Amino acid sequence: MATTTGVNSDLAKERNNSTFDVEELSNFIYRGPEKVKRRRYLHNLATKDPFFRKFKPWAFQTREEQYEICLQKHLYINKKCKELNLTEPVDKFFYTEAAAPHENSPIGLHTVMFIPTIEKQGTEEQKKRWLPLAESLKMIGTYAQTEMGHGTFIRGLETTATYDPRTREFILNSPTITSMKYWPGNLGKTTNHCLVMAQLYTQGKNCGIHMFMVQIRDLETHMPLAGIEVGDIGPKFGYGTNDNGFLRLSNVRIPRENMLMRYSKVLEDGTYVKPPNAKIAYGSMVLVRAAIVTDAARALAQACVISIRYSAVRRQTEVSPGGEEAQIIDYQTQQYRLFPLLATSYAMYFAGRFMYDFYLKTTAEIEGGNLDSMPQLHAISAGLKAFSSWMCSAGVETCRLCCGGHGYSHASGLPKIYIDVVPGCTYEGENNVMMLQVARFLMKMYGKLQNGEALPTFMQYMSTDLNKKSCMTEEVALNCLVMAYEHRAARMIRDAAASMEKLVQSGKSPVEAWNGSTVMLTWAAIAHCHAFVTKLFVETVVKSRMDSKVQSALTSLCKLYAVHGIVENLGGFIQDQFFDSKQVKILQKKLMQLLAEIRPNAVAFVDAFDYPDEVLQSCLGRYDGQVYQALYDYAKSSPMNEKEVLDSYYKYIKPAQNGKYQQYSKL
Ligand SMILES: CCCCCCCC/C=C\CCCCCCCCCCCCC/C=C/C(=O)SCCNC(=O)CCNC(=O)[C@H](O)C(C)(C)COP(=O)(O)OP(=O)(O)OC[C@H]1O[C@@H](n2cnc3c(N)ncnc32)[C@H](O)[C@@H]1OP(=O)(O)O
Ligand SMILES: Cc1cc2nc3c(=O)[nH]c(=O)nc-3n(C[C@H](O)[C@H](O)[C@H](O)COP(=O)(O)OP(=O)(O)OC[C@H]3O[C@@H](n4cnc5c(N)ncnc54)[C@H](O)[C@@H]3O)c2cc1C
Repeated sequence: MATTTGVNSDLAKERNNSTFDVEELSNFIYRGPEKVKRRRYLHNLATKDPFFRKFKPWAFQTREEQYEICLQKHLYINKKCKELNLTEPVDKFFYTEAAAPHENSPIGLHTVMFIPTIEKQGTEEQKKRWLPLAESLKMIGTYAQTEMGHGTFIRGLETTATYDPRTREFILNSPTITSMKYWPGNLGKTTNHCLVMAQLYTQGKNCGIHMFMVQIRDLETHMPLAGIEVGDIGPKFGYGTNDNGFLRLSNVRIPRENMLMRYSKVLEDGTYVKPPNAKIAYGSMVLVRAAIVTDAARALAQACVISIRYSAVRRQTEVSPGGEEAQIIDYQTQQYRLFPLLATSYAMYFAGRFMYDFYLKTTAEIEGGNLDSMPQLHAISAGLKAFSSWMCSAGVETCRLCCGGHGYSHASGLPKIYIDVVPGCTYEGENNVMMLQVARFLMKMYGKLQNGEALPTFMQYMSTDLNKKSCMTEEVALNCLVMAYEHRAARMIRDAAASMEKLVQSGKSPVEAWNGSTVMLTWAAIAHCHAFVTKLFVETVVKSRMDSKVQSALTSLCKLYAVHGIVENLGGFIQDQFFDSKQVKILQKKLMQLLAEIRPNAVAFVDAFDYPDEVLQSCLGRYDGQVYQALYDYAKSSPMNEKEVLDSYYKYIKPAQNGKYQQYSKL
């Protein structure tokens, strides 16, 4: 029988049975005890602040309330960050995730893209002019790139910015319905400025897409300015807190100085000066792609906390007649669905950590004038963004399904996490399109390999001998697992290249050959990302210094990640007999062993993520496991239960019971 106070006894037992100290693992995840302390301090500041607790729960809010409440929270967060002098992005991230969990900010684009774009693409003079205004929220901006007709193919954007040398102004226009900006976050009702991506025309020539600062609303009245039509695009799958917007521009004139001119320029007479690399203007997308990796990992980690704690508490079905009902976490099928996701959440955390460091290092080089690593940064950020958002979105949904009926309720907290993470598959570059960008990079690398040129370290696996067979033995060594992933990726890259070559030889143009091979190219890109993430996980557990018990447990989890990925994608690993059937059996057996090995540590693994209940906002994922009382309280708090008898009873049910349907004929 479940108790209704204190920590649920099953959960308490789980915690006693783990083989390692949870605190040690938290220290490892968050890079040391000091950082764990800091994170807790920031979480506490938010969760203990009565301001954030004064609102009704998100799921009970109307769309308009979602927007308004979230806006209040984020403006307050902004104020508090200033008061508390939280300037580091990591500090702001932790404070915010606890203050407004999975509630997408109505000023988020201002922080995540508008300010960074000014910082990275603006001249010193532009930064001096705009950043103080943006910091004080006098200017609230967004990143307006996507149009109704074009999101992916940005060279195809239709918005025009035509330079008029007589007045030294640009004239902005949305010439067609499809050219209307559509989707930018915060655009509909919140922002008074936006960075508009538009086709630049000067001296009668099209110079490609560039960024322009456009004021769209009056700074006092907030009314749209002349030539501006702007509004909210309406309800979406999620993101109700966010006023994604539309924008139509009709002969809007802005001064020449409003084009972001750090790299490209239009001189007073209209002469165009090219940037050192045209893709440097895509830098803000790269920044957010890099951030999405950590964001996706966080979503899956939280979903795992909820579903694994709940699985330890939930009992269902007598295993033997008349016996005690089993904890659902003891069902092998439940373990098979959840533990690989637990492993994936760790893999993605480490990938996010890597991505963040790599982004900072590479952008510092770019800022210093060395653009050599831009293609690598683009390929890695596009690949990890797509791979992580796919894996984590699908994983969150599986976690939800693993919670049975209660997973379908907002009380579980899982739907909110899902609708927050899943647009990551679409925004900042639709995932299939991003994978094709990775494939393009891989094909270039393949060409280099064929020409005997040097490859960057992370691509050197491509030179592996594809006739070699796996070294896998009963021990299932980590290095053999990494080799398997690299072998599969190398073979798929070669196969995709061969497919294109064959099509070209049959008379197709290179473009036709590319289009005829995009499925194989995507397979290759996914296999490459899978290998990259697996290797990173293995290197993290093998090479990092950590407590020995933590290392042993984490090694099992890492092995599970790798073995499960092979078993689930077996075709790609046995296509060229890399594994023989004996080795496949070894892997399948190992997978079951690993599930059993991880079982005693499952709760400890999720506890180590150290998410307070206030952040999880889940009746099922509570630290104390008192899920049933919490569900009951949640149901009772539903606004539907405020009245015992609803007005609709008198208006509709009662008349229907009496055979009266006149109220419908009035419509
Ligand atoms: C362990 C835990 C640690 C915890 C620590 C926590 C710390 C965390 C701290 C901070 C984290 C913060 C987390 C915050 C979370 C925030 C996440 C959520 C934010 C939500 C907000 C999202 C809002 C959404 C906004 C948007 O969607 S904006 C619009 C985005 N649009 C797109 O992405 C469009 C996609 N399309 C394109 O990018 C391009 O059209 C294209 C597909 C790349 C093609 O471009 P095109 O110019 O046509 O290319 P080509 O001419 O064909 O040339 C190809 C050529 O160019 C190269 N290329 C392309 N892009 C780039 C690039 N970006 N950089 C470099 N090079 C590039 C490409 O490689 C080709 O090169 P080659 O010719 O050489 O082959
Ligand atoms: C919640 C949310 C917030 C957003 N915020 C912003 C924002 O702040 N600012 C902004 O500018 N934009 C924003 N966007 C827009 C977003 O960036 C685009 O939706 C995204 O880039 C995808 O473009 P699209 O919608 O045109 O899709 P499409 O390109 O039309 O994609 C539709 C399908 O076509 C396929 N496809 C397209 N091109 C190719 C190709 N070359 N090869 C193979 N397949 C292809 C795709 O894979 C996809 O399956 C947001 C979107 C969402 C959902």
